[in-house]
Amino acid sequence: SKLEQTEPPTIGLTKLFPDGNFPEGELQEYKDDNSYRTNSEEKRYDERMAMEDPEVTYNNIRRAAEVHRQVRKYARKTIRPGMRMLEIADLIENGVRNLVEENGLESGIGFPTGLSLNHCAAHYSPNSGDTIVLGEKDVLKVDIGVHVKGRICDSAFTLTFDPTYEKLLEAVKAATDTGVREAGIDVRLGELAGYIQETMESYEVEVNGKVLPVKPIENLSGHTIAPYQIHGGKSVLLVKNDDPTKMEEGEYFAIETFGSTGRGKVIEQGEVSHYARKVDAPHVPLRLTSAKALLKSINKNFGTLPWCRRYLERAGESKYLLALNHLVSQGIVQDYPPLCDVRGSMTAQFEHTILLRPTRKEVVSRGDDY
Ligand SMILES: COc1ccc(Cn2nnc3c2[C@](C)(O)CC[C@@H]3OC(=O)NC(C)C)cc1
Ligand SMILES: [Co+2]
Repeated sequence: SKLEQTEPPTIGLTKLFPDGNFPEGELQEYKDDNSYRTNSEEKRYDERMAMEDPEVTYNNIRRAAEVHRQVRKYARKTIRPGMRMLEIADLIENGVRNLVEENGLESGIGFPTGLSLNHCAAHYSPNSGDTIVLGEKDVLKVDIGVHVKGRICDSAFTLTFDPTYEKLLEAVKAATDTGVREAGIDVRLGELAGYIQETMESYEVEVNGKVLPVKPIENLSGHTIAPYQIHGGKSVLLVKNDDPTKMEEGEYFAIETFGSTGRGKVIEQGEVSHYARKVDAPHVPLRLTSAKALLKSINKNFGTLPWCRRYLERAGESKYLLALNHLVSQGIVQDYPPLCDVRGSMTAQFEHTILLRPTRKEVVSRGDDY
């Protein structure tokens, strides 16, 4: 008999997929004709075979994506107004840890569970002691990361419990799907941003009798994803620009768009929860013994993966704030404060991870929900 996932989800996916093959995501043809790619295709074939076998890598991120789909399915039906943000974070993180069969740096949570509310668009996750309760009228961005061998599946959706902002969510979902559809090998990032902006700005939302234009958030972006690095260096902005940088074969992209009824611009605001050790952290001699010990713990538990204060505590750290702030001031750890538009505005997010495979695009995080 076929083993079925429990509810809440607890069964590791290697048990549900005993043959070790995980389902492919949605396949999309590249828009341009592939003719000119055939000869260069041959050249690339040799390069490709020299690299790590892509099928192995694809299978790792497909396993992460299946974990993502099963956890978010349970989250979408369970998250309700009246729940504390800490409760929601635990619900999601317990699900991810169980299904991905968390194992050191081999597999686990890809980055802190984003639960940004209302005018805040990104980089908020509850710290211990957080008393915020989800409200009926809130607009909640759920950004979940799952990794297998450092291959991070980064996908996000927005939840509401009241119809007021339905058009905002529709605008952002459509803009993200435009971004996914228009992405491709040799597509220029500045051009892709223009397509995303065009879709986003074709929507408006009526709030209390007032018609508001949906604005793309100009200083947020999608990004390349590299092994154990959530931001691989390329950014897909959400407003047209003249960045000639091209998307390249073999790259993994988080295509995420953010819409807002406010200024369409976020600033850093509120208590920090998100951190990550810099990939190129300087080797500065640390005078503070507690900072030396904390850095050791960070390297052991997270490497260059993003983490949050709760994950430090779960790893056994306490009274770490002074040492942590020292690591930040020394440029070894980067802090990522919550990114918020103006109070009273509402923001929404939808995000998929796509693989630019040699002959087709794979929307690896696609599900029947979004
Ligand atoms: C420390 O934990 C994290 C978790 C995820 C990310 C991934 N990311 N990298 N940049 C961004 C993101 C988010 C979280 O997707 C939200 C949008 C944000 O865009 C942005 O700032 N763009 C400017 C460079 C123009 C980064 C750190
Ligand atoms: Co994300």
